Amino acid sequence: MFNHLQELSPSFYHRTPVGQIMSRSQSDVLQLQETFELIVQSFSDVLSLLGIVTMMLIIDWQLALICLSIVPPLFFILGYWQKFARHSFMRIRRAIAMVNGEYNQNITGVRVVQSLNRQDANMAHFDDLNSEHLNANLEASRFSGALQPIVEMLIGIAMGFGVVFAGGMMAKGGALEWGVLVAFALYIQRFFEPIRHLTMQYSMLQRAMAAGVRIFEVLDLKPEVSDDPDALELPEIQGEIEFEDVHFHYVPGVDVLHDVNLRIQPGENVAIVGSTGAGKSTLVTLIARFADVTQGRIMVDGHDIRHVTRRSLAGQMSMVLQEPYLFSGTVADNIRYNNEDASSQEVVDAARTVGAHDFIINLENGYDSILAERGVNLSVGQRQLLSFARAVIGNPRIIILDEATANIDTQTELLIQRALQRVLEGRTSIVIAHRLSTVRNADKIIVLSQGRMVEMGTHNELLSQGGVYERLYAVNYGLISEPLGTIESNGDTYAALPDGGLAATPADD
Ligand SMILES: Nc1ncnc2c1ncn2[C@@H]1O[C@H](COP(=O)(O)OP(=O)(O)OP(=O)(O)O)[C@@H](O)[C@H]1O
Repeated sequence: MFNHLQELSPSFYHRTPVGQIMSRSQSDVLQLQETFELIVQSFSDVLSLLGIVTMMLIIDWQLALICLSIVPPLFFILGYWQKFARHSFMRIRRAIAMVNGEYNQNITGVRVVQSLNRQDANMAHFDDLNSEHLNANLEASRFSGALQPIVEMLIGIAMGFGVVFAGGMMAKGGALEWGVLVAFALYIQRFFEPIRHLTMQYSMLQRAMAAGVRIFEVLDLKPEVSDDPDALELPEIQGEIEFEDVHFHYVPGVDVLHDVNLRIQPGENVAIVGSTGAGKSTLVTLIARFADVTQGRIMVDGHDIRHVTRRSLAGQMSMVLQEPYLFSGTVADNIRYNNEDASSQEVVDAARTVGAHDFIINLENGYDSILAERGVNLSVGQRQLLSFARAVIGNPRIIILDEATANIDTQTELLIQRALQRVLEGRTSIVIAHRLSTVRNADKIIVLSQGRMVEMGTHNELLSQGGVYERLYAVNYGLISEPLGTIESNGDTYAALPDGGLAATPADD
């Protein structure tokens, strides 16, 4: 399950809350585990049942058949019961997943919960989910509870009608010895013991099956991006990236990227700018093949990235996300995350390269300091420096970076700027740029607006064009307060939006 979850595409995680995934991985797996215990227990019950039936048939087959005539109705009732009970057991699994999902969400976001004073509202919602869980359990208990009396009733009929009445009549008529009848009564009591057990286990098995169904629902999911059967290993690359007529959508019919054509030379530093929702993150995640283009192709050093293995592609690029995720463990472990074989010296070198060494040695235990989950015991800037070190230790040819927009102090900003220059040096880099200096220093700036590349050039070229970039630049860096009217770009006129973006299509008038 863990292995499979690690392979699934980001889109699965976009639509499935973490708590619900955890619920399937833990609570459902635990429930399924009972199946295996049940199988072992059932084995001895089935064996004794077979032994007893054989003995009964040997002693008196006619009386044995009369007593066993309750078995077909028992199966019929179990089949009928199972239809309803299963629905009820599934309801429990879904309800507990909702409870776990809500629980996880509120604990992870506890700071926001407290700052927005949502505790009471959240508790009320959590109560509702718990009530649903309780009701689902009550319903399932009623089903399980109903089964036992039904079985007991059938046993009573077999004892009363089979042994006492039919057996008594046979003994009275001399067709059966009284001693055999007594032996039969004892066997039949032992015969029903495993039947009782098996029906109870059947009920538990049904619960476990409901959990099993949910586990296989996940295991059966195919990663949206998987290696082509003939995929090649990507040889060592120079770092050239080419987008050819690339279109992409998350939801069919709603293109997020339209007709992107772009060539990035090895070693080139490219900045992507554009208003929020323009498609910047989408564009860069396509290079790392988190999803496949819906039209066109992306080439790295002339290889269509769909025809090479994901591991060989990912092994030659690093991605630094806007909110770097650090893992619990030591500082060194986190830097080594991209290259577990890296020596201590290489870890220090990587940290020096990005300018993280100084703050690390000032931590209580230097490189052996333990980080909390997500690195929350470090400042945002420090976390980012560590994520840079983690990226460069693998010595990737391509580096993709989503610059943090978080408010960091000028000192840290300077530190990060310097680190950034060293990180990008000599590699092909694509930076979703928010900082002035990154944009200015880039070899090429790409302006995205509503999924279209509307401009491309250096800072000075784009400024002198007086188009979208100039406007965006002025708005983003406070040179003007509000864009107005329309903007000319590549011969088209676009309506300028209040957030600094542009309308998707050229304005008619
Ligand atoms: N998983 C998703 N499912 C559906 N639509 C998505 C998904 N992720 C992004 N989008 C949509 O795709 C468009 C582009 O999003 P993207 O994150 O690439 O923008 P962006 O330019 O990086 O924005 P920002 O600067 O705010 O991070 C947006 O309209 C967004 O709503």
